[in-house]
Amino acid sequence: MDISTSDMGLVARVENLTKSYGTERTRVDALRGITVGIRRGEFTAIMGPSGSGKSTLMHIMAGLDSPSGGRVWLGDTEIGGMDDTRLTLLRRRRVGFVFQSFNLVPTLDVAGNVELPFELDGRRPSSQELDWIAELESSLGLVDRLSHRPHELSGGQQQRVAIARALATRPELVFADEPTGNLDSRTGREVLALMQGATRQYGQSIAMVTHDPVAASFADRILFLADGLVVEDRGHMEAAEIATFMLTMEQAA
Ligand SMILES: Nc1ncnc2c1ncn2[C@@H]1O[C@H](COP(=O)(O)OP(=O)(O)OP(=O)(O)O)[C@@H](O)[C@H]1O
Repeated sequence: MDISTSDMGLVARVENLTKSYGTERTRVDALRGITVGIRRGEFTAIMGPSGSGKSTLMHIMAGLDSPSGGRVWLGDTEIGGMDDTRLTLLRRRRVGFVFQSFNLVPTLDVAGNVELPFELDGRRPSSQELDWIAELESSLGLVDRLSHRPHELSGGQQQRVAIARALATRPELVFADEPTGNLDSRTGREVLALMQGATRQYGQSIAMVTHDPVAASFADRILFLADGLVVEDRGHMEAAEIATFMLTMEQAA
């Protein structure tokens, strides 16, 4: 019998996960048998050289791409073989996303963007959920921008809206893909501190793909990928230590 993912304190898990692209002659093995769990209530960074499989791993864990082999769970739900309709529903209800390019809806104001996940789910937020949204908007410094459109906001403000939107439904897991890639370093640090705060204050589980040692230094745990495998699983590290480690990995490759 399988041990349930939540019994292990995990919010997501992959087992012997493989992913190959292309046909026999052009085949690329992006993931070559990964077994790893994302722990509940932690901010986990996924790092590794370009092409090591970070985005592929994140996309499969988030139900955006399908595995070639192995098993994938979100919470206690096995999602590896799910059809697109069920995956779409699951993503909508149980996962949040923060992307490098913010991905806000340009025609909606800030309040409309934050409430979009409810709209997409065909319902209005409950009064409890509205209280939560108001708390998020306040702690993310968005209260005096609620009727602004994305183009009227700075990059940092847009990313804060995306974070509020990702947290609004209290998803089991938030996936962040290079969330500070389009921000200057000071604004990037502010955004990372807010994400770290969501984990510390609200117990939000976050998995973040990044190249940036400074971004990864905000995480509680760092998974290092190389050539489609997890090669190191570390706790918190300082940025300089991460940068040195990455350099050693690249030299070894
Ligand atoms: N749709 C695709 N078709 C073919 N090959 C792909 C596809 N997506 C990814 N790959 C290949 O799979 C490997 C892993 O790619 P992936 O994007 O997961 O790496 P990454 O670590 O996220 O890289 P980066 O840091 O550059 O974004 C790479 O060799 C890449 O070229």
